[in-house]
Amino acid sequence: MTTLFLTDAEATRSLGVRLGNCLPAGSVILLEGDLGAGKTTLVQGIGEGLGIEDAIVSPTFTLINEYPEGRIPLYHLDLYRLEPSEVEVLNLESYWEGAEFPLGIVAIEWAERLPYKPQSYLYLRLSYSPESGRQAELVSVGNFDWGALAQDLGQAKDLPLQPETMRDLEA
Ligand SMILES: Nc1ncnc2c1ncn2[C@@H]1O[C@H](COP(=O)(O)OP(=O)(O)OP(=O)(O)O)[C@@H](O)[C@H]1O
Ligand SMILES: [Mg+2]
Repeated sequence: MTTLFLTDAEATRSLGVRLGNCLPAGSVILLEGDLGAGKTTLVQGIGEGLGIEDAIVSPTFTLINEYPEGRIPLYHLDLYRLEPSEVEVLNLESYWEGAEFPLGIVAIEWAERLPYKPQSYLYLRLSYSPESGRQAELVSVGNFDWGALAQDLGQAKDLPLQPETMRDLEA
């Protein structure tokens, strides 16, 4: 697990930019974190990293926003208003299987509402505590391909990384 300290909204966005720059097509990012934790801010950064110029707005009512015009497509989902049984019938796997839609980055807010998960994904939890402030925890599950991301995060100067985080990334 990798923990990053996100001192302000710009740090959250900047982490997203790095994900958008580095991740290969077929990446799924499952985002968890309380209301207002910064999930949409992070996805806005992903859009910027992919070179998407359209404004990335929260798909709370539309469920899925598709942005095809960047380096690879971005599929942004928000499951906040749904029960797992409602999510089940949406066939979300069509976004990461690559048959119906071209593979890109799938970013899912409120991913804890998913009744099923892809085989490989990046689990990214945003949290806040009064002692340590805002944090991002990143965990790769299955054969998640970090691409150039681990190295890139290790070199990030504008993210306030703790030494133990650097070691995690190099390991
Ligand atoms: N690291 C941070 N430090 C301080 N403020 C932040 C940070 N990251 C994001 N914010 C701010 O927190 C607010 C909520 O962010 P955002 O809408 O991205 O959260 P969210 O997790 O998507 O919320 P929701 O659960 O409602 O979808 C925004 O004003 C954003 O600028
Ligand atoms: Mg949001």
